[in-house]
Amino acid sequence: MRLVLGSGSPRRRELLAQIGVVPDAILPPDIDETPFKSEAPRAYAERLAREKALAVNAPDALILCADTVVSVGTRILGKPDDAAEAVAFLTLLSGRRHRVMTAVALRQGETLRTRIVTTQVRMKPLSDAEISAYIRSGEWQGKAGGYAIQGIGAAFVPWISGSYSNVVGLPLTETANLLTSAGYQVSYEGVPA
Ligand SMILES: Cc1cn([C@H]2C[C@H](O)[C@@H](COP(=O)(O)OP(=O)(O)OP(=O)(O)O)O2)c(=O)[nH]c1=O
Repeated sequence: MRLVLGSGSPRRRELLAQIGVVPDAILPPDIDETPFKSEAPRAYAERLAREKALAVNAPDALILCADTVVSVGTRILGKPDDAAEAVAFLTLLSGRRHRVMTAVALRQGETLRTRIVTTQVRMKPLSDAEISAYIRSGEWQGKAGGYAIQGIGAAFVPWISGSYSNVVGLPLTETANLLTSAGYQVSYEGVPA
């Protein structure tokens, strides 16, 4: 069965490759990511993953899409628009626990299966100097919450509870289960030991 990854995120492609899943095509969806007024983070992530899956045009293929959000209380932190917003996000996350939620959607024609995985993450208290240096690195760009746990951001995260790959952008256990349940064979072939 043909698999289309509906994502422009290099992280998602790399995470899939880690378990030997190589999509036949990559078709990044283009959707409006504005949250509805008082939309809960979980509902928002799930809606976006669904909308992405519906926006990809690949008849007869399995379409895999995902959306990752950071949430603090009821607040949703998506990808920062600019450096000032990234500073605001990091200031908010500093010294606190937050949740990272990734919704995964797998579409097969009319059938849409979704899973949502939540990971708790604690960030150490960040000084203004650390925040400025991080902003200068540029790593915040295109990352929900304005940081990347797989990059320099790892230096800021002393503790997580739950799936690591979920924080990076695709929970691999649940994604592999979804693919398998749709009849796609995850064989780990070609994965270097
Ligand atoms: C919290 C966190 C997020 N991220 C990334 C994963 C996602 O790429 C991004 C959240 O944005 P998304 O909107 O989920 O995805 P995207 O715009 O990058 O790609 P697409 O919609 O085409 O699939 O944040 C990290 O890479 N590391 C982290 O630690």
